[in-house]
Amino acid sequence: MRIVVLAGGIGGARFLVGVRAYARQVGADVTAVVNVGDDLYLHGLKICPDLDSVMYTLGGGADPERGWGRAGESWTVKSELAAYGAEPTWFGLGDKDIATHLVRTTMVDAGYPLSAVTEALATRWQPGVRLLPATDDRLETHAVVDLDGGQRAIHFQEWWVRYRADVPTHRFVFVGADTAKPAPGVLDAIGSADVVLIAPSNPVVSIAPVLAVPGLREAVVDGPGRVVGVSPIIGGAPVRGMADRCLAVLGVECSAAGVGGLYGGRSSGGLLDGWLVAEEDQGTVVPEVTVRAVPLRMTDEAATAAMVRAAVELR
Ligand SMILES: O=c1nc2n(C[C@H](O)[C@H](O)[C@H](O)CO)c3cc(O)ccc3cc-2c(=O)[nH]1
Repeated sequence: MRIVVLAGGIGGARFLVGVRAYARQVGADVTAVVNVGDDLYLHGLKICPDLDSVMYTLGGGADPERGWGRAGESWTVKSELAAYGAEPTWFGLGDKDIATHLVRTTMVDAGYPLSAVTEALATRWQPGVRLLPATDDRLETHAVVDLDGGQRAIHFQEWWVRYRADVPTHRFVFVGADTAKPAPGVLDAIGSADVVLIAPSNPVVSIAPVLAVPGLREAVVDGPGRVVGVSPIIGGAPVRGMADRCLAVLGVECSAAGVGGLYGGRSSGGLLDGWLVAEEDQGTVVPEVTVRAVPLRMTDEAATAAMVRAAVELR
């Protein structure tokens, strides 16, 4: 069996731990297509938060409390940068994490595409799934906000980390999406998938930028695999993160039904054949989509693998 997972953020990383466990049980092959909209250049370094969250989490090196960055991290470079007054001070890079960004940036500057760099970094972490960026091209999520008396577009990380999504926001723009191409391997993986899982990631700023890569959404919708999404919203609240604030920008209700409706039914121009929701959301209806309610908390690997099994077997 071939499984493709569209993923981003910490929810995506934790879900993939369960996908990998399920895949080992049934002998499946897994490709994760990961959001790059959060990526940024800082202090001359190329930082890929979602690829790194997935890589570190699957590789056993992620900080379990923060969810991002490395376990056992130290912050010497961060405090040295602060001593120079180097901006921005609202985004911190740990010392161990910086080594990843140095290797990545050196390879990108030498001309390697992000997909090849990601594969090289993953040889250290052995994530057990194939990690692909959605695109090798620069695609950045920006938020159009009211700031300092005017309307401005700011990078997603500034919106998320600096302003904690608490600034009047009009819309999100995926800069570069028009001309981005799916990374090598992405369309082939989707085109031969038995099932495409949409991780319980933020639908607005993790999954939407993946689907914004021209040809990617079409490959999923027209592909051979069943498309099953897992709700990131339980009982009307995000499991973690700020999906509620992101959904509000789009005017979408923060509920399992709201997000299911945002993705839409595949037979009516949307994405989904199936939608897995939490037991708390039993009774959720998404037109023309098969909805099932199961325990949906990713408390440990076994619980997450059971969710994945339910998603794969959803008919
Ligand atoms: O809240 C924060 N999140 C930080 N994050 C997490 C990141 O902003 C978001 O959680 C993701 O982009 C959303 O998926 C980092 C992730 C990295 O890979 C590298 C550095 C950071 C730094 C911060 C930070 O200073 N504050």
